[in-house]
Amino acid sequence: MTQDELKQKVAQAAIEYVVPDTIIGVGTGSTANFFIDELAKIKGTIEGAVASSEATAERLKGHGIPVFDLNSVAEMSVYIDGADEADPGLHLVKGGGGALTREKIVLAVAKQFVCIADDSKKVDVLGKFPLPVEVIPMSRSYVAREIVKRFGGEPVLREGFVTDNGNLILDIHGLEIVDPVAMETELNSIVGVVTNGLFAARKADIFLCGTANGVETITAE
Ligand SMILES: O=C[C@H](O)[C@H](O)[C@H](O)COP(=O)(O)O
Repeated sequence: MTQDELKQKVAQAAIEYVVPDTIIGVGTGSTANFFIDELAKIKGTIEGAVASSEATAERLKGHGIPVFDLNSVAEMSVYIDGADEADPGLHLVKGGGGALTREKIVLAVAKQFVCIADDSKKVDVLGKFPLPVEVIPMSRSYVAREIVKRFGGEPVLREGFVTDNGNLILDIHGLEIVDPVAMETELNSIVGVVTNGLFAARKADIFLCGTANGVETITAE
């Protein structure tokens, strides 16, 4: 099976977690796009969705799915999104597409987090995928120096990329993230950091992992 076929399988499996008559949170990226296309088939059963990026909002609207402003939504039943890496505790690295901050905000309002990804995203220890950090533009050099001082690794500016919030991304290469919760907290304490791509303090509740043998439903170890 191709990677896209695996993504489609997990997107289909995620439909089971969509709670009828509620508003749901929708992530960003190629796997989330497959999910949006599946969601379109049952759009009449939900009230609507909150999008974690402009791209996702456009795709949802393109399918005629009502998109709500998060400020008018107090509660979401579920947040469904992909990931760049998932460890056995279901801590994630996200933000390969640069949507990490809005993803984290939308997730914060949702009751349950269902992560969907193909099995190439499963790792024992996070950090092989460069960890994205969204920074206020004027702080980028300072934040990069602080990262090297505190954690090592090599922060690299994502060239030519601006987030939906008008900020920049530093991708930290060469980290071995043994304590994801501690690193998430400490990175966020650096002045100028908006947020980082570790979803550890709030992690996935369920990981629907696409494998050649079917969709595996994983809960945290
Ligand atoms: O900013 C992007 C998101 O965090 C995505 O969920 C993540 O990069 C995974 O994307 P994909 O499903 O395209 O591999």
